Amino acid sequence: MIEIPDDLHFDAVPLAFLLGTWEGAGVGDYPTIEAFRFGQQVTFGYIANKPFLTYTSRTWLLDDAGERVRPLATETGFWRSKLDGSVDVTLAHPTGIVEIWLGKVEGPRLEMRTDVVARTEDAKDYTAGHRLYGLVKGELMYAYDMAAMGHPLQAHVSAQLKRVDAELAAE
Ligand code: HEM
Repeated sequence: MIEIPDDLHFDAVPLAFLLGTWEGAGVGDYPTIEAFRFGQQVTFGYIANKPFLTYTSRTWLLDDAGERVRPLATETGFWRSKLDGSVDVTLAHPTGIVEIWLGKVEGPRLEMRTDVVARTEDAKDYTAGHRLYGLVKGELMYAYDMAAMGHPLQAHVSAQLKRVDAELAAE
């Protein structure tokens, strides 16, 4: 486990297990597309004494050798918690989608669902999401289910990430 930084706002403490930069790989699928493998880099940061974490994720399509072929999805936003474990997250996607997520963090496990999804005129037909994050033996695992393209909530991507930085300092 990481040490909780002294200048991390107390409201953000339940999310502290996410802090840092993580890298790894995952798999993706959906009824309307071909299955794929991707690489991912995720960074959770914080600003001294502010009650939220900053968040950015970048992904790349991987070939069979595990080499990056081209960028895939990226997303960015803010993660907020309260000491009772309630969580809300705002996320923006370059595909014309913004979301508000509501959930609960219990120890190193976080489950959340979309409360609100808004889309631009040309965004894909995406209506809801569910995400589960968990720290298992020091690795960050997550699974993301989505309802999209007329299909009910089901698996889209999941990944397993290792922490790659040692230093945790306010941005
Ligand atoms: C690790 C994160 C993600 C990766 C690597 C990923 C990758 C992909 C890939 C490769 C496709 C198929 C080809 C394409 O349209 O580019 C796809 C389709 C799609 N993804 Fe994702 N995605 C991710 C996260 C998301 C998120 C967060 C959303 C919603 C906010 C989303 C919504 C969709 C939709 C709606 C489709 C379209 C399916 C279709 O056109 O039939 N994806 N994704």
